[in-house]
Amino acid sequence: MFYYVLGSHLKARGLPPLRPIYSRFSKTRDYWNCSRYVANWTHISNTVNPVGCPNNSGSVLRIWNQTCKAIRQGARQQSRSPRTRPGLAFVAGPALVTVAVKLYGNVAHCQMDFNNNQPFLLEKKPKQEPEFNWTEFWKFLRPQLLSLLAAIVLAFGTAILNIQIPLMLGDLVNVVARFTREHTGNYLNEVKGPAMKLLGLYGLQGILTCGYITLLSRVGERVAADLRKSLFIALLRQDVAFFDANKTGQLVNRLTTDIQEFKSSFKLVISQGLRSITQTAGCLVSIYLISPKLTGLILVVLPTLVAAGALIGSVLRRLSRKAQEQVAKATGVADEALGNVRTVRAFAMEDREAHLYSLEVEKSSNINEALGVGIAIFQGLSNLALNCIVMGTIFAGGYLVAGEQLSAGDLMSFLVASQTVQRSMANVSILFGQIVRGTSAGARVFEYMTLESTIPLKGGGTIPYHSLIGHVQFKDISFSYPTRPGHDVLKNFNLDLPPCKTVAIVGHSGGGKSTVAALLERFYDPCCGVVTLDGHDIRTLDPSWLRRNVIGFINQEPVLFGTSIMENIRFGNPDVTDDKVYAAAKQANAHNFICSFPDGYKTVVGERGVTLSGGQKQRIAIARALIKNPSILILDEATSALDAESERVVQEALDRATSGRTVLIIAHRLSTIQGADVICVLSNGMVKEAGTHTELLKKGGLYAELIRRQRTEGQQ
Ligand SMILES: Nc1ncnc2c1ncn2[C@@H]1O[C@H](COP(=O)(O)OP(=O)(O)OP(=O)(O)O)[C@@H](O)[C@H]1O
Repeated sequence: MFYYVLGSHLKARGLPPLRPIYSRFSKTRDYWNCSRYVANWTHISNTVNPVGCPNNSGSVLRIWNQTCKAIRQGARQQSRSPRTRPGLAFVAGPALVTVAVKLYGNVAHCQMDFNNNQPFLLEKKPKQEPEFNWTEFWKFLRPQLLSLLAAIVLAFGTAILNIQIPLMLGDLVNVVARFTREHTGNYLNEVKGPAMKLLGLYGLQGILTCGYITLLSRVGERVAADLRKSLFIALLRQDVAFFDANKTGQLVNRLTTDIQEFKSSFKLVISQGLRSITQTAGCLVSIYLISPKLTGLILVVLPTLVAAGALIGSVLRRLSRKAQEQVAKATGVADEALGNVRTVRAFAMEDREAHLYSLEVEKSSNINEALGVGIAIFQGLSNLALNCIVMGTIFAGGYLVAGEQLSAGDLMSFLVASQTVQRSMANVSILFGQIVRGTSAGARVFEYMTLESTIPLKGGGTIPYHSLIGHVQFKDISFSYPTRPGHDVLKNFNLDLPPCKTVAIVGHSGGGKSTVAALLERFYDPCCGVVTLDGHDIRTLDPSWLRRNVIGFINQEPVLFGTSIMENIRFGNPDVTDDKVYAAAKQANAHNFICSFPDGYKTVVGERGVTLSGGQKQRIAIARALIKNPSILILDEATSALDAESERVVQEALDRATSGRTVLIIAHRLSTIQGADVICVLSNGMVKEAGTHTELLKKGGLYAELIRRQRTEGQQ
């Protein structure tokens, strides 16, 4: 097939047909090039990635062009000595490696920029890449050290065998050659000994290959799974300010693509690096001593091998797709948790989310391990098959080389040894690029793992339930967001939330109302001043306890998780019974509409609750907040996104939910807060007015102005 395709290509380019060139090479004993191309093509089939590695297409094109170029040269320079060519390979090899490293380095650099979403061609000063953290890497590698060492020993053994095999082949061919020269004795009996030795060597090589790839795959998968879990936990631990500054997609990318890239590079560097360097050094020594002949027969068997490879490859590709789907599933869980980090934080559910993610990662790790075993078997078998081809060539070639002056054994040894050198050198060049890509991906992974949050998730005091009153005070608070340091949102802000009273904050949009709620939730700490709960600075209290047990938070656009209604309500308190869930749903005016669904509480709400109406989502969010029986309830514009009917139903639920609790209402629509015990008007980051609705109206200040404006807007 190769012969046919190459012939057509030469014809199309107006070059002489292949057969005369080949025969001229043969006549002049200058078919080193031809055998080299055959070896290259054999190498491609040998290194075909069963799951479709893009590098292979590059290799095919490269070797195709090399083949055509060299055949053209061969046609012009038939008289060149075959023994000068390996010398050229010595000179060209390192140069090619250098070029390859540069090219791969550039490719990796472009990819890094792309991952950072930076316009890398226009960017004058690209963002500094983080350094690779070897200490952190060692922490993950240490538990897998035994498997890794075993893999290294097996890979080393494979490399040693690869150096031995050409020499053993030479011995075998010498027996063949002697028989063809002398025609004495029984041919089969004589070749049996060395052939069996060689077969044993091939078998051992196959087993070692299978062994080290399986072990490396296990090490890679386990390190990658541990990295994913740790990075995810590290990300969930970060301050809310960290998520203000980083895009969720980029964070998820570190969990998926970067770890994948790092894992692949790690496996490749260990397996191929060790093997290639050992083989190159060993085979380079012997390659000068021998010369090649008789390789055309390989082409007869090659199509069958390619067909078998394609068959196994398709099975492995299916497995690979499954593995990718599972990785995407795990990414989906991570994406949702990180995208909804405020909700997770408000309910102190970091541990549960980490657990859910761990389960998905475990599944993906198992599929990938199975894929690794499949690839290992594939590579072991293909190695065995290719080596058998070489053996077959020697048997047939024995008859053909009889009578020639050149030792047939040396010829065969050179063929295999040169093939090994080429393969190893090609691998080394690929390897350098892989190291660049792998370490930069690893550096991005470790960067966030070592990042400490300023507000810890857990730790600090708690107030016993029976003595918790729910008295909140904001004292002389000044605050600006970490992402906008110069912009003061609150200045000398003071506010008192008496126990079991409802305090409403009103004011212009962007005045800092939601910021007050964020400070109470301890999403951020104030720059100056202090927030107290029953006289305790909340910075001394356990943030997890505060969010999980004390504060219930309902905002304008409640975010639900893509599971059942039951699980969504239980997010507020995973330990409660079903009856408590029903009671909370009834209190939130949600029970009736939930029961009207065919699946009732088992109804899956879709991603972020997309299958529910705004009012329904809001009532489930109220039930979710109520189920933890919070002492303090924050309602951040909880009804502002609803129509009149939904607002009435939700308001009814809220009125019920707020009784007996300290309530902070952040409101746009002033009609909803007229019954509040205290209304504060926030302007320029300070409380400008405070009092009841009637008192503030009488005063005729900012509040009266807001009411007047809203009435006018309502009439228009
Ligand atoms: N995460 C953030 N990072 C930086 N700045 C922020 C952040 N959140 C809000 N801001 C800014 O802080 C200021 C106050 O925002 P806040 O959301 O507290 O206002 P608000 O009174 O609740 O507004 P609205 O009534 O429109 O919801 C605004 O200028 C806003 O742009």
